[in-house]
Amino acid sequence: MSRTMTMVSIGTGEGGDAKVAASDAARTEVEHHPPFQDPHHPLPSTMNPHGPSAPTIGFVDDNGRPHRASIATDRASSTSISLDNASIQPTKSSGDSSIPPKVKAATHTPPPGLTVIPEILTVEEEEALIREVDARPWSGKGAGLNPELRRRTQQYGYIFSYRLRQVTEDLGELPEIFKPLLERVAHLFPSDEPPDSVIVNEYEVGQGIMPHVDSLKFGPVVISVSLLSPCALHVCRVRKKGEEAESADDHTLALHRRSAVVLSGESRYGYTHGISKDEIDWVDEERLVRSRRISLTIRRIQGYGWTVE
Ligand SMILES: O=C(O)CCC(=O)C(=O)O
Ligand SMILES: [Fe+2]
Repeated sequence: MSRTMTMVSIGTGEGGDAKVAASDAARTEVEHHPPFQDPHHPLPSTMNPHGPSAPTIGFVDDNGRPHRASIATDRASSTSISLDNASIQPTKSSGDSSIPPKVKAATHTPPPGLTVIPEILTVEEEEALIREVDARPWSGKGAGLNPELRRRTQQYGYIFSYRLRQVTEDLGELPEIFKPLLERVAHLFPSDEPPDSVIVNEYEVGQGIMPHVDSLKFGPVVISVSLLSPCALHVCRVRKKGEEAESADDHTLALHRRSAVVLSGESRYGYTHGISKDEIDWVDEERLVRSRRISLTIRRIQGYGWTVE
């Protein structure tokens, strides 16, 4: 089997742009942050760098191919990743995009703690949000904050630096435009920890986000709202090194425009989530054709990695 060059994103990957080039022959050093241990939401041992054995993660490479990476957490300051390409299976078997590709078995039921809420926004609300965000300045692609990002983003509530992998600025109250949506999802957060951060991500056709677990600097609930385009979300259980893959570990879920995906509990901490760069996704027999997609990532920062004095 030929050895592919692969981009890996891990750990804080809320951007998925903090990539590390790796070949499967190499062990690659990536930045590691000690996890915040929330007593109410303890990390599973597979995510705990102090735990007994190393986890593996599943991720999709630039060609949309699924891979496994095993993570050795044998140093305090960094996490080593070695790629195990033995389990590579192409997601596409033919050039005809109207025919579902042969894919590695993935279930289409959500993992524990993950909920998809359809139509969380009306068509008019979606339109208004797009108009509003498009009238505001974008960062990324060489501009603004986080210029290193390949996709464009906007940040509200707090600035999270993808390079430093930490919150660098408190921007104050969230803009009015998000308020109706935030009120609608507030009950999904702990009552004393309402969401205080929104990141707007723009994906052009051909862009995705590497499989990652959101930074532990965010709280126990992560919500992503899809605007304009559907896509498939790949959710993979983080496995201990050597642990056998089980068919129930990999989940591929359809995210339709105006829907929200809620990651909490196990799916928040014990699973990676990512979006391939494919232009067409298949979820079961459903064909999802991508166009420009905007997502709103809604989270809580205060009290986790960042406390306002
Ligand atoms: O675009 C999405 O739905 C996912 C975004 C995401 O995973 C993140 O911002 O951490
Ligand atoms: Fe994420």
